Amino acid sequence: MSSLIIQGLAYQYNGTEVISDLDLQVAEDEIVCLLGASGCGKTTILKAIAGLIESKQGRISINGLWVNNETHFVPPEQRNIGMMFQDYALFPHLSVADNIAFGLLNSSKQYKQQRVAEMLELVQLSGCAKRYPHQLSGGQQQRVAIARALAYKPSLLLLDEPFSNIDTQVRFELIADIRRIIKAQKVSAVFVTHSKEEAFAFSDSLAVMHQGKIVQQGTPKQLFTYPSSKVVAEFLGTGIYLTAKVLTATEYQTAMGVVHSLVAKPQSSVDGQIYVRPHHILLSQTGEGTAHHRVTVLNRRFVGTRYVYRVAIAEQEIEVAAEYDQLFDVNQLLTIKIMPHTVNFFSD
Ligand SMILES: Nc1ncnc2c1ncn2[C@@H]1O[C@H](COP(=O)(O)OP(=O)(O)OP(=O)(O)O)[C@@H](O)[C@H]1O
Repeated sequence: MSSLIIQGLAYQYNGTEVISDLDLQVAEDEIVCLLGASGCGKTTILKAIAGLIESKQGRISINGLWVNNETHFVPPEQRNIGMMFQDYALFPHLSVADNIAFGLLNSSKQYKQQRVAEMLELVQLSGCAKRYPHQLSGGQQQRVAIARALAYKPSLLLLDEPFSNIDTQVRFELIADIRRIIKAQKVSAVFVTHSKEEAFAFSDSLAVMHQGKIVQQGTPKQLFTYPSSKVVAEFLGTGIYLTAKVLTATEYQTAMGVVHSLVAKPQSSVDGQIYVRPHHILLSQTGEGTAHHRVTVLNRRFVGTRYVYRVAIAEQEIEVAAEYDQLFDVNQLLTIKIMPHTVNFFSD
């Protein structure tokens, strides 16, 4: 059974549609990430799932029960949903233990104590029960927030950019930790971010949003390797477009010669563009190849582990990264090669 089903959801703010005809499914124990640019409607979807807004179009089911459809609207407090937001949202005047116990209002004192101890152990903060939020680091506060959200065993967890206020140094450690905690509790989750790095690290499945719709859903690797549109290809990583003509199911004619695809894909159209990621492009000074493969270095940038070269080829300027130990000069003539890879072709 799916933990969450959204079918044909639409939502307007003051007559302006921000979500339209949106479908989403989250399987049991699955973490799905809604990924998309600022303003595309991610938080609005979380609000609709939580019941903070009521949609008049479409339906939402949580654990097999319709919570928002043509005839039904279940209020937020009856949806059994845990939430975690970017600004921690802990109660400053309550201790860590009392923050975690907050959602257990109707439980016995003994159960509360037992559950708080379990949660503190799970988030590795057993020694901090009596501290107050201001006595914790940002990462520790987020651990308390997840403990509080999970303490009353929610059917579904909603996370809205929970890592954006965390220092980049410790962010990915915290992401791995919170993922482990959620998986240990076997709870399904919807996670919202505009960072693809966070999405890759945290989720089982990605749903890329654009202009109020989900344009593609799949595992991070599926979406990265087989983006169904330019929007998804660009959102998941940098690259360059090359004008291309389809020759066969595995060969594409470009200004840099024939590019070979490792996966055969018959195309319905002949003219279009291929999207090439930097790690599929090789620069060298071998001087091999025809004119198609010669480029001139326009400038060079050091980016820490690599150099990025801006090169000119066939009236196009592109950026290509090269390993640290390969140093080329401005105006140097180089050979460029696009390595065989799974080619993404988009027709005109
Ligand atoms: N209460 C509101 N009244 C009117 N418009 C709103 C309201 N809340 C959000 N919007 C608009 O709806 C659109 C979607 O907003 P939403 O907050 O869902 O986007 P988001 O993808 O979560 O953005 P971000 O990544 O910046 O948080 C935006 O254009 C926003 O300006």
